[in-house]
Amino acid sequence: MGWLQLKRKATVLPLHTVATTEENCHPAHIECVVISTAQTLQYPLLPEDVPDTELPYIPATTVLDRTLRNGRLWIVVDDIIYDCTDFVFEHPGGSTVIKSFEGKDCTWQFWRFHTREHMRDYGRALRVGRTKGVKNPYKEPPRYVGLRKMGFADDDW
Ligand code: HEM
Repeated sequence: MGWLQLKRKATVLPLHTVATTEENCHPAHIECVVISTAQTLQYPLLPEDVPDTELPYIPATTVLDRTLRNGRLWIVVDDIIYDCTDFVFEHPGGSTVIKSFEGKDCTWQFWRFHTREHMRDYGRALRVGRTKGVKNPYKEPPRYVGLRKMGFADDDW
């Protein structure tokens, strides 16, 4: 699993404030959120009862661009953007793995290590928006195929 050995040094700024301006908003996306200058972020970032489908749409170009997202550490799972800027320091799986997916999709990797309950209890409060077209840098390896099904396990072990 090449992505687990990733040694790329992430340049994550430990920003606790954001300075988003109207210019950062893509005019094609009317739902684009504007956060007022130097606002301290509080978790949950958006009310947890807002369904994923009603989260503000943030274009992939914003997710990919570090400046447009104000240096925030965003990752994408199932087309939902999670702000891990602060959470990364508390992540039980360590900070390196999250930093290595900054501005990227990591859906299949995420679901290899977490359950829906993990997402509900820890991830939901980190949601900042929904997006489309953010790429996962690694192709998902084929999943385990039962040996029995393939006819390689004739004996009864
Ligand atoms: C929304 C972002 C994330 C949240 C809320 C989150 C949450 C968690 C939680 C709650 C645990 C502890 C699980 C347990 O106690 O059983 C955990 C462990 C872990 N996470 Fe994450 N995680 C996030 C992102 C990621 C990403 C992007 C990766 C890698 C692709 C990752 C890899 C891991 C690993 C390797 C562990 C340790 C698993 C183990 O010890 O068995 N996490 N995470």
